[in-house]
Amino acid sequence: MKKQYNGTWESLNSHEVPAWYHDCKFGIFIHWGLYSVPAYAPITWQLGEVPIDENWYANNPYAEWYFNSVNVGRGPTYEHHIKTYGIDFKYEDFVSMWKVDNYKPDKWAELFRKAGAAYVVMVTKHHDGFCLFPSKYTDYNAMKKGPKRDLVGDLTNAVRAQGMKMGLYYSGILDWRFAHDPIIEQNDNFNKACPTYEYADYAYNQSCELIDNYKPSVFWNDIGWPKQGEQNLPYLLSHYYNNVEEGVVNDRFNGLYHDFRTMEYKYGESNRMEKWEMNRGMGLSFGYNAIEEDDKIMSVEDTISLLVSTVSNNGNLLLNIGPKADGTIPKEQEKRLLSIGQWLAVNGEAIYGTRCSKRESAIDESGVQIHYTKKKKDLYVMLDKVPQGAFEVVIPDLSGEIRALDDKIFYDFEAFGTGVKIKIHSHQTSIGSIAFKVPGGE
Ligand SMILES: C[C@@H]1N[C@H](CN)[C@@H](O)[C@H](O)[C@@H]1O
Repeated sequence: MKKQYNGTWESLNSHEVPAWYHDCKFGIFIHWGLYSVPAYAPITWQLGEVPIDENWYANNPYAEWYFNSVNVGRGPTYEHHIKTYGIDFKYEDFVSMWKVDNYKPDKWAELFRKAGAAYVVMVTKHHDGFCLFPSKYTDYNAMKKGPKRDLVGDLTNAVRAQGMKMGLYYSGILDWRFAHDPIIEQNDNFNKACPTYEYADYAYNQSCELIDNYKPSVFWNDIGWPKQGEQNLPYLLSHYYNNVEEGVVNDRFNGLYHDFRTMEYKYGESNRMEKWEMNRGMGLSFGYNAIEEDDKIMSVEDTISLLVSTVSNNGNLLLNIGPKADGTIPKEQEKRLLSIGQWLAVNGEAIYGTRCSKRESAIDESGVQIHYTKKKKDLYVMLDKVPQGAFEVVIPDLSGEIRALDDKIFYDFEAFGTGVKIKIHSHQTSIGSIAFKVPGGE
């Protein structure tokens, strides 16, 4: 009998994270919207590297923050806007410029599957308030204006046709169509955010539209929920779980409730005792930034390292892509996704469907990082940040056979004290972390 949730926190607190969210490990985040038209931000810092203060907001590396970066009235994006579009050009003027002639949702979904992703989370309404789905509550949407398509519905169908889970992102507390003051410090996201009951109802109603029309496997709310709507949250989340049986939500509802915690770049905390998700762009931005070229975004090796370290500590990696305004996925992003998929095709057994091992990640005296996962009684050992050429590493407190998942790794192993010494003779032709299986080793 399907469990029913009754609009109370008590009922919600009995919700358990479904197995699919523990098993899937790797997802694709998609930030695509009006901000993809100007596609500009300065290349500055990762979130969490510097204080989130006026300097951050005047030099915001998030291209999807274009409206606010201009609205603050100073800084590189403001100057870029004046120079490129002129002082009288309004953000809404990008609507008529947003043509999605190269939007091929089936091709997107095929690429995400080839990348080894098991779920996708698409931005439906970012802070700028423009909706990528038809909404009864505003005409400021992609069905009525600009693209004249249900961009969310088209991708949802394509992703599910490829056998992946489809999640939706909604900017709950921020909507710059309702609150026009520039955000110049972190508390403004809560204090200057949409302070009306009208907006709280709007966010509630649009969230119900997304739940009812698309049944997203992940309801990914961002930053927070309108204060004036907090008392409605138990109803909204109960409505979500009652209509999306294996649905999950993140931890951005004013700290009131979550299925999983989130980290973003260097901001936030995670602990391996609780399910969490790392989300970040390949570069410093989520929205496409035309000046963030190949040499400015993460290498494939670093992305695989992030995946391995995240998964071995009970997390999922939600890696963002920022399509160009016309729907083209930038070549440098596509190349990385395909390489990650090649690594997962060979080493995915150590990732998908695993759980945290009791063994914690460690760094060998030679600097090699050792990460572990387990699957029933089998242990997986993943060596990362390994040197070029031959090297040796000792895995402590281990015995028995150890088998590389990639047959292009040439190695030997031997008992060494209470552990096993692995001697890697050659690994040049493989990319990223080196994964081993230790049958019965957990
Ligand atoms: C996933 C990211 N979340 C932040 C808020 N922490 C947003 O401000 C950012 O634009 C992006 O959507």
